[in-house]
Amino acid sequence: MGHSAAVWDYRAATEITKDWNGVEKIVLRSPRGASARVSLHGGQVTSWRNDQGEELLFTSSKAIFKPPKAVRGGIPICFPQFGNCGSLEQHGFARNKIWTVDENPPPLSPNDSHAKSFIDLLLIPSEEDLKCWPHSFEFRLRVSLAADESLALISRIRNVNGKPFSFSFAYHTYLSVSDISEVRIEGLETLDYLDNLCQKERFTEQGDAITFESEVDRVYLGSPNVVAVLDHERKRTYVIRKDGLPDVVVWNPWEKKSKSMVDFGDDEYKQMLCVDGAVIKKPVTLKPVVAEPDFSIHGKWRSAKLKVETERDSGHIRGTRWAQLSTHLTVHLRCKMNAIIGQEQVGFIAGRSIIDNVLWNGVPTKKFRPIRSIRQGCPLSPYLFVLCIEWLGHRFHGSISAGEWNPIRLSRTDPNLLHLFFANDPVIFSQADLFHSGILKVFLSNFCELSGHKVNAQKTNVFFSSGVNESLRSDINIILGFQEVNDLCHYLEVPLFHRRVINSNLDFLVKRVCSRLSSWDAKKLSFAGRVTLA
Ligand SMILES: O=P(O)(O)OC[C@H]1O[C@@H](O)[C@H](O)[C@@H](O)[C@@H]1O
Repeated sequence: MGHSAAVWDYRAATEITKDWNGVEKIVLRSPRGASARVSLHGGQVTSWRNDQGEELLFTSSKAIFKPPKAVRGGIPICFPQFGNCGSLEQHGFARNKIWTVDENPPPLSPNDSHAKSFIDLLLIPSEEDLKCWPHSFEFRLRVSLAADESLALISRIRNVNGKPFSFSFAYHTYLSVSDISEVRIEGLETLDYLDNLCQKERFTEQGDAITFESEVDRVYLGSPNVVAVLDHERKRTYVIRKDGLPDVVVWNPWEKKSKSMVDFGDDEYKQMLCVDGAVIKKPVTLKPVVAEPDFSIHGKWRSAKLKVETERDSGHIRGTRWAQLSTHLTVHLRCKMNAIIGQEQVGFIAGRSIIDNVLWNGVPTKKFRPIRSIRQGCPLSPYLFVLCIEWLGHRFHGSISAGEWNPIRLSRTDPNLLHLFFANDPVIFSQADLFHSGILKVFLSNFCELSGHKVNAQKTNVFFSSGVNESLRSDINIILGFQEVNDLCHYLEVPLFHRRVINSNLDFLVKRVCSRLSSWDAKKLSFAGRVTLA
């Protein structure tokens, strides 16, 4: 039986033991039975189990657990070099070294410790490391497991050298999947990537979502901070949140390469997928600091399980085509955008406000200062918004057709209840579970990335129906980050009813119509008008 998060002793939930090589490993446990195992060998997370005891990370049955060889699976840390793009050994040396438990780590934000079992590790270079990479550093790693079974890794790197140094980095995350052919990644579509299988040549992702049918070894550049990996067969979604990690590595060795790796089973490529938050294209340059570390990167993994069976229907083809069409248009418009829209224009470049400079037939106009706010005053603004929000609608419809989203219905014969969109006032209906909340968050985040809009978290409310229990509500609120309300009040001035509607609820409408009618002069109406009115 699970324990309540409020009375759970998070300190006692962290246990240090030794593996069969005598290397210390730390087990973190959550109140509801999730666990994570971290080894001092490589500072590597080697296991992460959910509340049901299911393993979420892949480890090869042929993995070699003997330092200095890195273990094939879990989450190896690639530092200070990713891959072979430098003078060091592949993926740097951090994953091969023995780390220590950091007894006195500099404090992190209270959110990173509250209601979590965690461990702090430390890596300091040895004499031998300094010979091949002459930079003194302190690498602090916090691994934590929250009550909602999510796993978080925070890396803090400090330069204690006299000179600046540069490094690349990745959380090389081996996710366990049912069957690679049933998996898709969402959040990377339309991005540029470097293809390691084509001498790091740069391409643009054309697919609607990333699926797998052969070897893949890519570095996606400038990715959104939320990426989802959907495993259709297991009905499981991994939601990867990252911060300070602009790139995402996607790797599956497929059949031929698997056979060439001694620590990997010939068929094991079917059960794994690496999706790594990383900093590769533009390495981080770290100046020496005296007090606080100036580089910190966060990664958070959440696994949500879909509890409801999904169906595929004949709408699948149409949904997929719609999605492909919009992706295609986006990819092609993207390259033309800079020629059409000035860098100073708002709405398309995040964080900028419009002050001047519009391209007219490719030539910048004279500078001007708008006297009305562009969003509220510009007659074009609502149309642009409607075009953008259409994308979100298609995203939902496409995902129903693809069997990723299970819409709700009020009764068996009613149509799907998905969303109400009126200008900038959307209402979205969803099942109250972690899976749908994770997907919704990804959709909203993709929408913001593509359109340049932001969701105003303070003005966005979540309403739960009465059957949703407290703990699920709180998990969903953590995922969505919006506020829970007991009443959604009005939509376009019409009150929204949350319980069974009875006649008297609509009295206000009758009164309003009566009062309008009382001001009319019935005598002046034609016979046909009176009949219509009646
Ligand atoms: O065998 P290693 O060193 O653990 O690397 C495995 C793979 O790691 C991936 O991250 C790289 O993109 C691949 O190129 C590499 O083959």
